[in-house]
Amino acid sequence: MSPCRFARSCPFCEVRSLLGHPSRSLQPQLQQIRLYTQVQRERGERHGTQSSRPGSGFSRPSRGRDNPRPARMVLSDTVARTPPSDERPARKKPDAFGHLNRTEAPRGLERIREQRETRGSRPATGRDDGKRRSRPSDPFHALKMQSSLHQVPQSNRTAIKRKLEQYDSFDKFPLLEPILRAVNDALPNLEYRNPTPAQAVAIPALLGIQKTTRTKVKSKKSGPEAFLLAAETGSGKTLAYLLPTLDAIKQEELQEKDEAEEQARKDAEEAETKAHDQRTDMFAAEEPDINKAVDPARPRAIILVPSAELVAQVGAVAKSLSHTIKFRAAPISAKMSATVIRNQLFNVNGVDVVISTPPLLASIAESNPNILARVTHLICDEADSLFDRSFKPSTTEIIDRATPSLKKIILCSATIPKYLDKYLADKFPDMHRLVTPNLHAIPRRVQLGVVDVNKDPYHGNKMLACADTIWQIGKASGDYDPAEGKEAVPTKRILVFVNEREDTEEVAQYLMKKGIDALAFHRDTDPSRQAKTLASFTGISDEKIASNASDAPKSRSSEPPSKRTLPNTKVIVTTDLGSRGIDTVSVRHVVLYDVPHTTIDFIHRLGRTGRMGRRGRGIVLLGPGDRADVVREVREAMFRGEALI
Ligand SMILES: Nc1ncnc2c1ncn2[C@@H]1O[C@H](COP(=O)(O)OP(=O)(O)OP(=O)(O)O)[C@@H](O)[C@H]1O
Repeated sequence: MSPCRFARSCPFCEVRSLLGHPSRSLQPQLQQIRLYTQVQRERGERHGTQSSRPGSGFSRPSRGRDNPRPARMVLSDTVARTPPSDERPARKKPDAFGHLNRTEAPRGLERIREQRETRGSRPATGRDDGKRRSRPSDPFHALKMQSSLHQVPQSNRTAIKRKLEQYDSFDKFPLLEPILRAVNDALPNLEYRNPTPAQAVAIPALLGIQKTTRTKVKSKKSGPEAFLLAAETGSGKTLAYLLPTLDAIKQEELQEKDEAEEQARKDAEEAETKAHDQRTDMFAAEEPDINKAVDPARPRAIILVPSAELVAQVGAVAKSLSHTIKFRAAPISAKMSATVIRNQLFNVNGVDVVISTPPLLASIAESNPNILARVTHLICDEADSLFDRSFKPSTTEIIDRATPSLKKIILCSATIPKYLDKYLADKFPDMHRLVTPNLHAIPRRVQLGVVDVNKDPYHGNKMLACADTIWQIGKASGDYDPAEGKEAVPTKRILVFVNEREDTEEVAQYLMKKGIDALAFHRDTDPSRQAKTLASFTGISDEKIASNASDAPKSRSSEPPSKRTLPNTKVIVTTDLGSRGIDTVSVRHVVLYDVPHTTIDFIHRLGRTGRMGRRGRGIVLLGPGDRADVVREVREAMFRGEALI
């Protein structure tokens, strides 16, 4: 027998040793143990409670009346059985000092914290160090500080989505036949020509064939019917307001023609009955021949836009439609000479649609009030800009002057700031609101990357980070674009946005030093150079692009040309001026040199890429002092396809 490790203290060894070496003095005790074991066995047999472990030598005592005395030591027969999972371990008694020196939070505490946060109470500490991640139910923590956009309820967006499904082709709109034909002229080289959500929402409402969401307050004011078209960037708003407006102009013309014919027939009948009266005939001969359709400087529609570049862009769309629809469009801007403006407005053949910036048209209307006397449709494109501090006086002046003849006023914008919403609710309480389901959301096909300028190799040098980012884009091979069914254009066009106008020149000069073909685009840029560069960003005409290609950076910079130049890449460094409305279809990359001040700027700047189903990429340069939390929230919202606030 091997010696037990408990040696003398082990009770079994003690018993064995007693049995092995019986001594006289221990005989009575041994006899007692033997007797006790025997009695227990007999009792067990009598009550049918055999030991659970046969041969173990130990029996379970019965708890019956015959044996009220419990056994002193009983082994468990369930030691090997694992407890079922739902069996809870016994609770430890709370200890007065039990909460001290813990390294993990108790399970219950986590649950309580979650419940408190859902109820909206402050966190336990009452502090927020800026690193706390926001909860999924409240994704905009940093953006809440500068929340500037009007919120559209999700239920409204879902309801609109359902309505849009019925307009899957332009033929479904009750537009005049020449207008339907002209759509093809306005959208050349495009296989996909179905109405966009903005067009499906706006065209039926502007034609008066579909009910719209009106502001709840019903005013007693009489005046023009007001519409607000709010749709995301690059969603075809220009055609959405132009097609119904031109349709109304043509309908009016047809009506006037019918009325004129009717009048002429009546006059002829009258003249016949009074043929004997020589004097009547004489007066008739003296009456001047008035053609109402030809009315110089008295347009039927006015389109207001915030910049000369947009005047040219919208003017080009209107001209492309005019060949088939037969109407006269006059785009005028301060960049044109006085003679050109006069020729456009006072054309002997008349004018139907004038496209202008508000300050220019307001100044013309001051000296020629009649110019607004016949206007039935007034459109304010980029309405949030036209009602901001700089344009508001001239915009409202034009609206006031045109109101007597106005039938419809249409305001368009990709962003509805809170101040505009409030102003419109006061000024046009009965306004129809035409909103697309994805308003204020940056499409998922636009990705947003972040370059941390504080890290290696830039060490806080934003200009270097910008140049390096552009070089990387320029050198990368073209991506496959599913919208075009081919590789993206080999010449890459990149827009760089800065917050301050002064920075445009500085950044452009630096990029040129680094061998990048860059141009600063602001109000004072040389117009001819500006127009050429912009044409290559907006137009798709190969000739235009080729002519721009010959515009080497050598002609743009006074700096000595860099030995190392980046081929096939063009860059425009601009401010908000370049972010409003300009249809930069061929732009795949937008660099946000500065973090935009508001979500409105984020939407417009990133809206220059990924237009009309194309893919795009935005890159934010995050420098010292920039709001990383704001960028993170915008990025997360873009990933989820959610509207910004
Ligand atoms: N139904 C359509 N199908 C295909 N392309 C279209 C359609 N309608 C418009 N487009 C094209 O989409 C591009 C963007 O149009 P537009 O400039 O009107 O957008 P927008 O909504 O005014 O943008 P922003 O808000 O940036 O001013 C244009 O190049 C236009 O030719």
